[in-house]
Amino acid sequence: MSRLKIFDTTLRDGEQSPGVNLNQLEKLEIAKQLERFGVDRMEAGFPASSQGDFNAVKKIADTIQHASVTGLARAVKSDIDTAWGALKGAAEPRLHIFLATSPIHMTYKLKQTPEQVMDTAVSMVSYAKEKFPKVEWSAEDASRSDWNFLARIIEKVIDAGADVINLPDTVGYSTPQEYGELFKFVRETVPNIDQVSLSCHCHNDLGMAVANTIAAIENGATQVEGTINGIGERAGNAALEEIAVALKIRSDYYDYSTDLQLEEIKRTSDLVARLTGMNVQANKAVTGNNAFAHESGIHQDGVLKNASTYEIITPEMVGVKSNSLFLGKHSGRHAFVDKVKEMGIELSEDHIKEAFKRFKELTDHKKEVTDDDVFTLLMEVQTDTEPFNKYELEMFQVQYGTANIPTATVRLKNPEGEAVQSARTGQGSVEALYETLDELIEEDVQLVDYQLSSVGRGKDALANSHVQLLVNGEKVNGRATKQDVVESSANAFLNAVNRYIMQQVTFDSKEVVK
Ligand SMILES: CC(=O)SCCNC(=O)CCNC(=O)[C@H](O)C(C)(C)COP(=O)(O)OP(=O)(O)OC[C@H]1O[C@@H](n2cnc3c(N)ncnc32)[C@H](O)[C@@H]1OP(=O)(O)O
Ligand SMILES: CC(C)C(=O)C(=O)O
Ligand SMILES: [Mn+2]
Repeated sequence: MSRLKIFDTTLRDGEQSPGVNLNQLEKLEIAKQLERFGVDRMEAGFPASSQGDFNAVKKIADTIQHASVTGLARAVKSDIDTAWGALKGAAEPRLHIFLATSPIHMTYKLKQTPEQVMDTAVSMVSYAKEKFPKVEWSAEDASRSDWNFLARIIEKVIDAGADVINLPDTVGYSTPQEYGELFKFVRETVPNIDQVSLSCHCHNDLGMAVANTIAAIENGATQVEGTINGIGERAGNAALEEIAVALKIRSDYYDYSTDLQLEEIKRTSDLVARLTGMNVQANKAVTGNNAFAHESGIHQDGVLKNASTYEIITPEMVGVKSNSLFLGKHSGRHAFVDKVKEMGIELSEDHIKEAFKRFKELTDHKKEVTDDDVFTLLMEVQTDTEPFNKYELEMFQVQYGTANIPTATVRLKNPEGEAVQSARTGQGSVEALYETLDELIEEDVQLVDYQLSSVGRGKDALANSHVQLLVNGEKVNGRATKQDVVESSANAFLNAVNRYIMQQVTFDSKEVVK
């Protein structure tokens, strides 16, 4: 049985999903869960793209011990130097350099001849190898490249020191047979190909990312790239959990193994969905809510007689708990801690203590506490209990109705410990409140996104607010759950600003992106 290496790029290509922006804390939470999931390599970001990404990659590189942490770089020296600054502390630092090889990309985007591209690829890989023990080189848009040119450039890049060659189907254009043939061709044509790992990286524009990945594996790929829940640029990347389960369930047909812990799938998928805000569609394979639900009578009859009639994957295999504990007024600390673990979140003893206290307060208002409630509560606790100087809401009042202009009055304690107060108007209650908060907060704040949802039903329902802000040019998310819509909105806004301040205090690296 051949062992495949798993390269997760949720934190880089996954984060390129439109609308997704993870801050440093969120990236670190996901990285720790990816380590538990058992990925061999994780791409933590693109260090040269922003100071925030540099800091996040550095923190992940310094923390993760059981996976090789990598970062992306263009084939330019400054990107490589910056990536080294972020990655040099990793247990096994790795660099991922890409350069496009297709006629379309070389002509219109890079404006370079194939020979120039070849020279750049070779010189940048050998430059990277002066610092990094492991270097992966990607022929961006490989699937639309000339195969003979690909074979020539790959041979030279291997001679320059590359350890992994990746052949991405960058725009999701390939079909399984064609992509498989490309791998077969490269294996048979490039004389030194056996010196390196051969990697596949598929996008889902035509819905074939997982099928293409399997075709590559069958034709000589030894490393598989993908993301959790298949998130990523445009229609996304190949979903790693789908590939892993397909290889396992069809082990009668495929002879490949991975080190992935399949029972961590559900937890990893939920964490990524919650932190990115990209919900998993109900009918998605492996991780969708309906993946194990049987609706029609004939199917239910079959499953009752013998589950294997209609069930090829058991929920337990991917970590879906059939006996998840109901959390409510009468739940104790053990059940609560079990839920926190189930969510893949690591909290200190002090955080757990505070979270449990808040959970109990919540049960006074709400009969059933959902996973989303617990998640929001944990995120709030993480920020509120950290010992850094933050903004605290001391009092607010909003007056609005059909006959007057909505006006908010807010008093905050600022990070210097002073009470500051102001009043502003707006088109609606939340706008008036946010205008006032903006006035009181010293940082430069812009609202990017605001979402309000109700959690629970009827009188019991709580207001769950999720805001995305640009604080001093960096995107941060904030969440809050309160019974009142306006109070919840105010708290989510402050939660985002405080998360920004917290990451400046706890994460900021002295080294900067050049
Ligand atoms: C297929 C993929 O997923 S590739 C990864 C894509 N991810 C991202 O782009 C996210 C992060 N990107 C960023 O933050 C920015 O694009 C940056 C910081 C990297 C660069 O920003 P800018 O300097 O403003 O350049 P911009 O993005 O507008 O243009 C890209 C430039 O890089 C060049 N370039 C593109 N790919 C490469 C490469 N692999 N190697 C070298 N240069 C490249 C382009 O030709 C263009 O150069 P030009 O300015 O001489 O025309
Ligand atoms: C950076 C490269 C590997 C990429 O994401 C792609 O080509 O899709
Ligand atoms: Mn990609």
